[in-house]
Amino acid sequence: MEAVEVEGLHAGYGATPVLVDVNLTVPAGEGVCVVGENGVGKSTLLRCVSGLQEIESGRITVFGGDPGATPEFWRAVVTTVEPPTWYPGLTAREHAELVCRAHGQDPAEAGIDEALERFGLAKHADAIPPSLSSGQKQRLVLAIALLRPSSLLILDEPEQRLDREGRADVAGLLADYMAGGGSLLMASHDDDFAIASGAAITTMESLSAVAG
Ligand SMILES: Nc1ncnc2c1ncn2[C@@H]1O[C@H](COP(=O)(O)OP(=O)(O)OP(=O)(O)O)[C@@H](O)[C@H]1O
Repeated sequence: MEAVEVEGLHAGYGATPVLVDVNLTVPAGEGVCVVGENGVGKSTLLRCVSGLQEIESGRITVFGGDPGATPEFWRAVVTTVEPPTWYPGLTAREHAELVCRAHGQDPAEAGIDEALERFGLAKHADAIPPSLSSGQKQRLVLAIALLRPSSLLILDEPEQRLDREGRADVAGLLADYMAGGGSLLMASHDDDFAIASGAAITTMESLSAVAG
């Protein structure tokens, strides 16, 4: 079964079409990185595949089912398309614990401290996320995304705000995720990052009969 199949997708905002006859396949256990200039519709496509935006016509399936509407979907899929929401007064570690608990993991055994260490956040584990820098917040989002069990990551510009070392680390972790059977759909402006992750690069234009 494919992780993601998009056929003849049309979507936009009001009367403005953004996605026009878009077709895309992400095979299970593989990664696709969509590239293209600002405003070409990458985030819109990721929002549609995440079930966060209504489509006008066409068909999207994620592991054979409709995106977004079921607990099964949200158990299988992690998406960072929406900006993160932080719970007031909960520390970085407590956010990780909360996500682990929600997904049936014992926080004591989920490797939270190792994950925070891997993302350079060990010293910030007891800070509340709003007090972190923008790059540290992005590291926390990705650390938590990779900590909980999932089958598909939908990541919008995961390299954003990361320093060079952080980009290399995250690309390596995404490669590991796919080596372990996970699937990846992401948008990026960094071809080197995408190549390092092992995702296949495709332009937005190539997915569509008419883009923009
Ligand atoms: N909430 C919205 N309401 C109206 N128009 C929107 C909305 N979000 C995006 N758009 C428009 O849809 C088009 C595609 O935007 P989208 O964010 O999908 O592009 P993108 O390829 O992800 O861009 P970037 O590389 O800048 O992240 C743009 O022209 C944008 O102005």
